[in-house]
Amino acid sequence: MLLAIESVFSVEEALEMRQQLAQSQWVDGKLSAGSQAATVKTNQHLDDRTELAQSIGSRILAVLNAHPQFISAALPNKIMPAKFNRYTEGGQYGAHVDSSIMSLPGGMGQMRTDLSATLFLSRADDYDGGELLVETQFGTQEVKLEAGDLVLYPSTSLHQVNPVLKGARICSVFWIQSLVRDNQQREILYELDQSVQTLTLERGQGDSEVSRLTGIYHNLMRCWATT
Ligand SMILES: O=C(O)CCC(=O)C(=O)O
Ligand SMILES: [Fe+2]
Repeated sequence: MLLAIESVFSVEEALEMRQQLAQSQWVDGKLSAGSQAATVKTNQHLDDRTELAQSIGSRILAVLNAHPQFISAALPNKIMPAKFNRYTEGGQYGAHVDSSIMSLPGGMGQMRTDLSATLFLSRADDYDGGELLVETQFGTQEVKLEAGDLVLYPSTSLHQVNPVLKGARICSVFWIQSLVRDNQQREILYELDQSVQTLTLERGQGDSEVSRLTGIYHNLMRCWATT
């Protein structure tokens, strides 16, 4: 499932973060890529250890950890602190699959990447090109979202960022190890949870069918989740 979540931040909030990031020290993106990805990457990234990267990264993760749709879709167990990419004229990221295992900073161990996410921090009409292309079972999906919107897709997907022809594309990227590793099982849980949420609003929490479906959701989670 490729899922766009709109307005995780307002356009104004996203542009404020973009503005702060624009003034920081950007370095060659090849330094953060695995050996295969390094051959296809011509973007820049922000040194994760800077105070600004850490404070904006924490702000993003705090909002996501309290975002019902993100939680429902990703079922996060571990989240890699946000990284920041900048693509200026000619910058691109050729076709690659993200590394399967990543090291968490500060000696916090390793994580498996189940989901990849891009949070757009530039306005869509601030740059030409720069579409994120994700190969899915239904063909290649092209994603170019407004500042503050987020896209979530399986880390198993081959993906690329088209060359930016004009302007600058700044975004935050991060990875999630999900409680439910299997993409199909996670999608079923997401669909069920969305229905339960809608029915709860219509019928109230005390409704017996809502209670039964909520029970089914949790029992499926018990079957499929690993912590
Ligand atoms: O810039 C993006 O939207 C995706 C970047 C990406 O694929 C990566 O950093 O691995
Ligand atoms: Fe990637």
